[in-house]
Amino acid sequence: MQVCATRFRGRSPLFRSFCLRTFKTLPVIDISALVEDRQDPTDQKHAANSLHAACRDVGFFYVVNHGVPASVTDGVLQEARQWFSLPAEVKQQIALGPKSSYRGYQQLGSNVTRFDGGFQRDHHEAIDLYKEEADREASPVHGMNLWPVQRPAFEASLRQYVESCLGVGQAVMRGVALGLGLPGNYFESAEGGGTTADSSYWVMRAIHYPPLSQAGGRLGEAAAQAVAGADVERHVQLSCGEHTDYGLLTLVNQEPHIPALQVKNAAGEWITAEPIPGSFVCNIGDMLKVYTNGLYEPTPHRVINADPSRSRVSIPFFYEPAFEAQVAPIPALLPAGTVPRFGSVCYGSHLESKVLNNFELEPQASSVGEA
Ligand SMILES: O=C(O)CCC(=O)C(=O)O
Ligand SMILES: [Fe+2]
Repeated sequence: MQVCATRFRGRSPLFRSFCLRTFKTLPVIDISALVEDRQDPTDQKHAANSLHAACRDVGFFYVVNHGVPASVTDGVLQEARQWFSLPAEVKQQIALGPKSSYRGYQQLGSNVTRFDGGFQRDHHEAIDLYKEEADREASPVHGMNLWPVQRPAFEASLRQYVESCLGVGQAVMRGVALGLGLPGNYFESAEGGGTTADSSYWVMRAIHYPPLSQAGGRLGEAAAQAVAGADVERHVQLSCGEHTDYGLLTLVNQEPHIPALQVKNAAGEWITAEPIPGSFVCNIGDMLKVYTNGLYEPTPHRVINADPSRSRVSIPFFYEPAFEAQVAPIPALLPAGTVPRFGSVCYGSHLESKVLNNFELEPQASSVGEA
């Protein structure tokens, strides 16, 4: 601790952030003390301090001892794998589009990653689901989900998974609040945005990543360099292109057999988030950047399934603020006299602007498009 304090004395926050964000591994954090709010405050503070360091210095971390049984996390991945093996015309019965409020199934290549001057189609297929709220004013994303009813067991396991993830999200956010020196229920209070397991406008994606390799099982040259950890041109097709997430907190449940998720450090090196059985890989999104006035930064990440013989399934769950939450820098975190770097953002408007940009749903003419 002393070493760090000396090393950064008199240096700018930017210098500090650069030095610390050259991580080579992702921290693993035991959150058992946060899962039950009645746990020992010393243990809670320990977990909270680890979360604070991870959010500030990495933006990514694993959580373990989160209380969700393996039968739930493994079961939903197995069900997803079964569903994605159904014939295309069956999967299209729940096709996503403007009429379905961007909820439902998107076939391979419909999801895109945009960059200056164009976009690239991501090499995955997915089902997108959101919190369902019947009595809402119109919005492009409000509506009811297209659940994968063709396999009732999948729908049931997804619904159970949502309930479990809402609990984990709430526990982690309790730790994030404590780690910032705020009351544990800060983000649940009206002042902190009112994000509870009931009000969170959660988002969930069940994603199937077929092998990225071309005919003969070989990856393109640039994609192969990316697998080895290189930064590549944005037009190179990946399983999911480089991006950051939009909300508070993402929890990724990934299959154990393929290391595919990569996280970028401040030196431009890509660090693989190796699957750790029994863990969620967590990362922070834009809303925590605003709340902390930039102290926490969402970290860029991407996915590459380089295995020529096997596909990969993951189910990211996004624990988000309430749709109407107005998110702004938290006054108690601003040193006296500091001007906030960000104004107030409506989470729902931010989400809509991102979702409406995520798809190119018409048939594919070529793999690289013009924006
Ligand atoms: O599949 C993964 O491991 C991560 C997916 C992801 O980053 C996302 O959906 O935002
Ligand atoms: Fe992501």
